[in-house]
Amino acid sequence: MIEEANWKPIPVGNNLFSEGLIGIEECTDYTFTKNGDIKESSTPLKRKKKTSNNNKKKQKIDENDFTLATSGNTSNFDESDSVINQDYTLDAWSCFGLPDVILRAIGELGFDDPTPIQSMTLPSAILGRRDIVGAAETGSGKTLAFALPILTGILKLKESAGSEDCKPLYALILTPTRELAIQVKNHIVAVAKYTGVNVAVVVGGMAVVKQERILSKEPEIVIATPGRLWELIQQGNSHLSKVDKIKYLAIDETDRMLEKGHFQELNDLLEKINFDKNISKERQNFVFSATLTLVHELPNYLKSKRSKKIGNLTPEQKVQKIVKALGLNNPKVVDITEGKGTSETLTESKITCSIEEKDYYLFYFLKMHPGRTVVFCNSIGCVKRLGALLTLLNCNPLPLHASMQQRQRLKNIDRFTGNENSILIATDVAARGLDIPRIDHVLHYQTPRTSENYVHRSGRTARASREGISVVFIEPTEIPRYIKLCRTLGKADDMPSFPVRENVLSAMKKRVNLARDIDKLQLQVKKAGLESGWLQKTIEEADIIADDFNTKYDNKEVSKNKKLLELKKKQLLSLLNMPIYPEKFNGNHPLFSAALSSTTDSKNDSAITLVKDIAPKQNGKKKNPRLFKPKKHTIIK
Ligand SMILES: Nc1ncnc2c1ncn2[C@@H]1O[C@H](COP(=O)(O)OP(=O)(O)OP(=O)(O)O)[C@@H](O)[C@H]1O
Repeated sequence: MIEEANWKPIPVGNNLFSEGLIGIEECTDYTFTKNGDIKESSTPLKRKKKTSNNNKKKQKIDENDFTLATSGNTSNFDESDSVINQDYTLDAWSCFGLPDVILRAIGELGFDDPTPIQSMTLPSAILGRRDIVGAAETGSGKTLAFALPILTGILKLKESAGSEDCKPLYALILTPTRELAIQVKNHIVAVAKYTGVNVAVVVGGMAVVKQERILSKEPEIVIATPGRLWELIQQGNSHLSKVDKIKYLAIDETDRMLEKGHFQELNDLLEKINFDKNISKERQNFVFSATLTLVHELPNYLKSKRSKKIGNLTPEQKVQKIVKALGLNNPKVVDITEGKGTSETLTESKITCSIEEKDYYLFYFLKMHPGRTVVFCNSIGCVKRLGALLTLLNCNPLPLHASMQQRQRLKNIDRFTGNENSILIATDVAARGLDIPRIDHVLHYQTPRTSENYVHRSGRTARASREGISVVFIEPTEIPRYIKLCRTLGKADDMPSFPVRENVLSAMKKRVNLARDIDKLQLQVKKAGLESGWLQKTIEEADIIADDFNTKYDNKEVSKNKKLLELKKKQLLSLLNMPIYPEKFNGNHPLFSAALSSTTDSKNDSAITLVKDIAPKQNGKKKNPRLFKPKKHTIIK
């Protein structure tokens, strides 16, 4: 809620004054009550309407997610349904100039107050019509910070345009991943419910014909990934050919999109939409990310050269580079990340171990701390290996990576969202923007390659003021990367070590080792089967007699492996069916009696509180990450 504001007049053409306009002022500076607290009101507050069914409705993720979403029609909007009559307390939103049809949807979503990034950008964006560069922590509501001004602007434009035969493409929203594009669409559709504005998604992995059909309905807002969008533009899609006349452009996760060599199509696209300077000057632009202003320290060897040309890029310089690259016009820059980008409600921790031990610690964490968990890996190969291992260990992991079919990717996200004890094993394709409610844990099975990835991965939990925990697994070769990320994020102290019970861990080891053996044997048997099948086929096709075929491929070795495989599978199954009691367990320890039973009601109470309990003790012997020389992982005896 804005407490004080400075207003500056904006020059407008004389012809507007003749139409009765007194003047327009831009809100240039303002203070707001922290966390958007509402000030005492003289009128009693109305009962707050709880989150609507709409919000609770299970999101259907299938082909329909790609289809054109037509929100309700404004003309059907009955004034008797107005915001006031709906009993919502939306006082905190009232100063932004949002139309009633949008306020009504915000009320139904249960968003009583704007988030800080929304409070700080909406006045300049809606009332001042300024370009916005916004950096705020993960899960802080950046999507609505650009979606609301875009929707408000489109409603005004539609009002003045009247009915035209050919509907304009008003806004383009670009995201780095398909899942994020679909999610942004769902988010916008929810707030555009009563506006009559049409929203469509254009992403790879979907039939081009189908996308052309959607675009033939001329949606006012298109949300897209750059690759597929550019492909359709080049094919001459008539609705997308209007892209150089859009009135609004939002680039979500901008720092990622502008990374060198990441999206060549984005450069081509920007060239096209900035081609006519007069038109592009009229466009309002939105640039958002949690890591927009995150800068990296130079390595020591470069610093020591004392070259004037080489210096640390400041956050301001980084923003300037983005502003220049995108051709923004005197943007309002709002950065509330304090140089880190992670949420205040995030608890951070680490596990240091050898590379071989990572699987033990991972299985330990998943078993001891049930909850909705994302395990991030640095490669598709790692996701596949962990997927196979955890499947053998009955953890039912759901993989997510770029070489999966789009339909399967969405299905796995849907399953993950629908089960509060599910495990998603993902590459960084899931790191940015995904807003899955109530993710309890983020595990970095491999230390992320960049600090940005750490921030975004960790940001899948602890969203919208909820608590969450992120644990980085570090093996010796990953230590330099860990130190760099601590430095970049300005961490004065080393992260606390995640507390682990050694006797439980050794019980886990047996199961993991057995599962690893089975995985290896399965691969051998499968490989032998494939080779034998291939040879058999070749022999048959060539119509030749191969005497030693059977001796080579159906030999004792293969059948021995098959028998061993069956035996080990049985062993593992019986081990997994047994409760994991620590060695010398007397059954009295409260943690074990709760966490080791097959029920999951001790959920999450442990992971966050365990670290919070132990962090002050570890901080007593503060270790600066720069000097950090981790030994074996800290173990609780
Ligand atoms: N004013 C609000 N009040 C309550 N919840 C909100 C509000 N605005 C947005 N949200 C919810 O907060 C969650 C996070 O929002 P959003 O996905 O926009 O975050 P973000 O800042 O873009 O995160 P990221 O950087 O990870 O992409 C969403 O579930 C959204 O519905």
